[in-house]
Amino acid sequence: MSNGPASDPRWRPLAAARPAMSAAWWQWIASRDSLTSRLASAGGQQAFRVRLLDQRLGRPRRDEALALGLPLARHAWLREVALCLDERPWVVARSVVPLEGLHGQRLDRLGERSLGSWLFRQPDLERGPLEVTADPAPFHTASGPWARRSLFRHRRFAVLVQEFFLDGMASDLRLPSR
Ligand SMILES: C=C(O[C@@H]1C=C(C(=O)O)C=C[C@H]1O)C(=O)O
Repeated sequence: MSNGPASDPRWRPLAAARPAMSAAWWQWIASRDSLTSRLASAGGQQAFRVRLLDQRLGRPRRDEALALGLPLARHAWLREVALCLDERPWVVARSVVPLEGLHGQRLDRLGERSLGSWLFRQPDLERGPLEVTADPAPFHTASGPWARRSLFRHRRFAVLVQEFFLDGMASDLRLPSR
């Protein structure tokens, strides 16, 4: 028998995590602009790439459904990517989109283009508060110090974006362990 699904991360408001967070990590975790462009510039000469890990319709985890106000069995559009610098994963991200707001948006065609670069082009984009966890990504084996999530809205379109920052990024950028 397998171990079953990994347990849901325990999310806390950003401010609650601040005392345990170094100033260097705070710069990354508390930023509200596009992570895609921050990573690309932090990587300098290294090539930034979105590696598509999985994209499908499926059931969100319980913590995701609660954050989106979705009934627990309701399917949503799920997308998992690794944000890589020179093929090294720095962040793994999972996005959950309720189907109600999806029509008209051809997100299945995004492929390895960043969801963030599309999102941040929307003039009426709203971003909810950031929440943070030190728990591991339930959908990936790589470990890291921190993860965050927030809800983006653009008209009827909503997406819960969860970003798990990995140890590889910490060592490449010589960031503190937490
Ligand atoms: C929300 C952003 O988009 C990033 C790109 C993603 C993707 O392509 O699936 C997913 C999450 C984010 O890390 C961002 O750049 O800030």
